[in-house]
Amino acid sequence: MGKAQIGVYGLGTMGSALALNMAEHGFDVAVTNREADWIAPFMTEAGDLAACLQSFEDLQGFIAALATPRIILFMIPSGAPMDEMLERITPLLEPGDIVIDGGNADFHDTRRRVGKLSVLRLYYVGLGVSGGEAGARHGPSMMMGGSAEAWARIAPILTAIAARHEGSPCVAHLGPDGAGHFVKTVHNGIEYADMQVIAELYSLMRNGLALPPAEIGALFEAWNAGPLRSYLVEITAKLLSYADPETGHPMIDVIKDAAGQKGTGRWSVIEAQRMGQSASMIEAAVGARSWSSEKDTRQAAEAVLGGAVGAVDASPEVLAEAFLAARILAHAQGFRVLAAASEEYDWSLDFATIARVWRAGCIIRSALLDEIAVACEGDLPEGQLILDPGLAQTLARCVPALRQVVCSAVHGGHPVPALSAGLAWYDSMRLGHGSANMIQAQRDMFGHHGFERLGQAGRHHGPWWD
Ligand SMILES: NC(=O)C1=CN([C@@H]2O[C@H](COP(=O)(O)OP(=O)(O)OC[C@H]3O[C@@H](n4cnc5c(N)ncnc54)[C@H](OP(=O)(O)O)[C@@H]3O)[C@@H](O)[C@H]2O)C=CC1
Ligand SMILES: O=C(CO)[C@H](O)[C@H](O)COP(=O)(O)O
Repeated sequence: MGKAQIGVYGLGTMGSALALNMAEHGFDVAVTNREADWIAPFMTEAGDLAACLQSFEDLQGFIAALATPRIILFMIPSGAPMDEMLERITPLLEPGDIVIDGGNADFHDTRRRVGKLSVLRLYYVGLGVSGGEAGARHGPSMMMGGSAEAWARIAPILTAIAARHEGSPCVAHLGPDGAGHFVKTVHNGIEYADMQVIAELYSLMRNGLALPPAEIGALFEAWNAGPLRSYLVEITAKLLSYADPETGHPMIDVIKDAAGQKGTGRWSVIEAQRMGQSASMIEAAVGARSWSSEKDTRQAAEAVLGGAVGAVDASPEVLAEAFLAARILAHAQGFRVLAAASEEYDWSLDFATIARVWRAGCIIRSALLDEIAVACEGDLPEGQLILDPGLAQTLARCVPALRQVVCSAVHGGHPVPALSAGLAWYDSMRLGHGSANMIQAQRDMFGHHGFERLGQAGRHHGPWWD
């Protein structure tokens, strides 16, 4: 075998699946891993594809096996491990080589690393990869941030291995430096919000309508055949059909109600706030995961405060409409954050391209993204999806259901942080005149901060200062 066209460093869940995907598409791939023990089992698992794979236990051998200028994809944790690997690998590289970070990286790190490597005339690419193990193996959605030169060189490989939506590859060059990792971060933020909405609807059906898991699963399955079609709805329907092999109980009932989180949801919220935005549904989802992890406190509080919940007055049809409204609002908040970042970092993000890249391969793929891709082709002031006539019409139809579900849930004592945050945002945004005049009056009265007057230029103070 000659020199490899690409090297993959990191043979964990994602790296091994991507390496096999590349080999399956006929690329010669060199692979290596920090712990050498993983390499032989990986080569065995590769079967016939091993013919396209060269494995190395040492970094020097791995680098020497690559055709120059080199392309190296890292699939490892993106914080300190990535910085450590860059320290080790850059002395072995030559100008023109490309280092791709395919992990879930903080885009600030990506921007810093692009600058650092450019001094050495190396290209650094921040590549958002979504789709989990199955996506990586058979077609992920990929969001590339970096230079046009680097994109031109890696595009043939990424395009070949990407998921396809009606024939179109779900990969694109979205902008310079951290743009790809930022878009992936917001993707995950929307993922958090959609998952939280699903969890809230599940809980309302379970505890407010007294439906058993299998029936709820059947409803999700039916929803997956209509406008709510999505990967997350599909897997929710599936997982609800499983029983625990140990106890025979529904599998969902033996899983501890304490959610993990690795950071991308939190980063979405932090970045939104830094830019003066509030993606309140993502915030609600991140917060709900944090509250969920306080299981001991919740159990103690239930004994003190009482944990009874009432019946919910909402049919499955109403819940489905509420879900669609909430899903649109979560995406609208995510796209607004993307628009703010595009402006802040001068990325010129193309929202239609982003929506198209998310239509297949990634965790948030859904029927709604088809509609959003079309909406983004039109005129969307500040990336506000709620101003798209088609989506606004769907919201007008479905928000009454969301209102009914939130009211009934609140009345019955059911926590619905994401659904209620979405509704509050919708209600705030549809009012041309809100309540912030009161905030401004208070700020001026206690701190002489001044305010703008309706219809008059300049800064004003209230008569309380006369
Ligand atoms: N799992 C998923 O669904 C997705 C994950 N990602 C991202 O992809 C990246 C990899 O994730 P995933 O494959 O799931 O993780 P795994 O835990 O399965 O694999 C981690 C890999 O990183 C290597 N690694 C860990 N620490 C270091 C280090 N300090 N130096 C060098 N190598 C190291 C591991 O090597 P060793 O075997 O020696 O421990 C292993 O190869 C992460 O950034 C993750 O956020 C992105 C999209 C989806
Ligand atoms: O990037 C992903 C999917 O798009 C990963 O699955 C990610 O790890 C999920 O985030 P978390 O572990 O915080 O729930």
